[in-house]
Amino acid sequence: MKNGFMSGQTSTLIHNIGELMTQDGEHRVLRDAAVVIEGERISWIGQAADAPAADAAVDAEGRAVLPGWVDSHSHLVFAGDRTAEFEARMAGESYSAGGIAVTMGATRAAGEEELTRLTAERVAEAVSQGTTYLESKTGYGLDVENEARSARIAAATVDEVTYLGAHLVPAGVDPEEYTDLVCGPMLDAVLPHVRWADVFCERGAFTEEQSRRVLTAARNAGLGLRVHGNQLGEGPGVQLAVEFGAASVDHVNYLSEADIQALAGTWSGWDAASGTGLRGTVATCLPACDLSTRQPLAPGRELIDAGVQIALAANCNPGTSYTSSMAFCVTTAVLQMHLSVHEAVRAATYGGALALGRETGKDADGERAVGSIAVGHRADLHMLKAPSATHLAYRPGIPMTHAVWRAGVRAV
Ligand SMILES: N=CN[C@@H](CCC(=O)O)C(=O)O
Ligand SMILES: [Zn+2]
Repeated sequence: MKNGFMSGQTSTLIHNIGELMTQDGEHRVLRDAAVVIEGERISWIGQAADAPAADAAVDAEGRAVLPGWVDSHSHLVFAGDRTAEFEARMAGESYSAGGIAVTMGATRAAGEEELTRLTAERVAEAVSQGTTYLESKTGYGLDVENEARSARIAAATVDEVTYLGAHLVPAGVDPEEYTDLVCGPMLDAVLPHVRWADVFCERGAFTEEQSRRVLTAARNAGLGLRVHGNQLGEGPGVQLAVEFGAASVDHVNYLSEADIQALAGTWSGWDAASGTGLRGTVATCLPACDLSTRQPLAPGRELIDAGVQIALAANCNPGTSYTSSMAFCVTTAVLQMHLSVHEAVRAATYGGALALGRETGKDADGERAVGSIAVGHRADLHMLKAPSATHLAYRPGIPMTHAVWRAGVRAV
């Protein structure tokens, strides 16, 4: 045995870390730190001076290391773009759900190989910027065959797949009949490929009653639930998410005091300090989307202060947020949503993991925790071109990714 490790897997020591922001149960931020990766898991963290020997070593040269970003909300399976719609919006038009139909047309027209390539390219773009765990929704197929195809492609390219047949009622289809389809044959067709279901509960998309039917059918099929809610105005999305015990409600731009209190209530059995207890409904804020649609930024500060666990996600999609930059979201959360750097990084790592039910694991194959740096967790690490995470906000717009490990494998 040439090092301190027993498993026979190759180990890598990353040492001389200027700032190690663990986002672990103790919320530790270590200076002069080191991490050891063994296979796909983290096997040791601590002060660099105490580090054990390993098969290989990487000198961080004083750079900061964070957990890889966990992007818990994206729509990556699509073809075409919506530049014209974006330009019109910048000229004063407001966003409406109807633009989804343009992407539906382009997506249906694309071949399977092309759609797979486009999706994989978007995943690669995200990873190159430090994202190591990624969710994607379906939602641009909107018939049985094309939703099943999108779910299949997503399952082959991302970590978590969400069924979003309830994204828009296609033109010429009766809304109630379409909702029946979403709750029946379409759900059956995607089921082998997905872990989650979502519904766009908003004016111009799905009503409260239709959303309720979709969530009930998905829950009965054994799927975890998520909701797009309160994006374009106050509405029933948040309350529905709470009522159904959804893992996350996303967008949350227009919240009443009752909405915030309802979300906070879901976390009353949760010990935020240790990250144990009963999980509630995460409020997922999407600041890049808010800016691109000229909506008010989600009230992340107020949500945290009320005791709600929040996540930050990029919401990469061609309509409202054509970026996979989690760093941009963190920067915006600090500069404009008044989160501290630690809170913003936490929401973009641990918060995303919480929104996907992956913040804990059994330290076994396929069941490793993501979103924080602790022994036994998946070795998803993001080394910055800077000595501290503060530089993400201090130097806005500057590419900050120096190196990335995804499940122990060097990706950048
Ligand atoms: N709001 C609903 N769905 C997407 C946008 C879809 C689109 O416009 O293509 C979102 O999360 O922002
Ligand atoms: Zn979305």
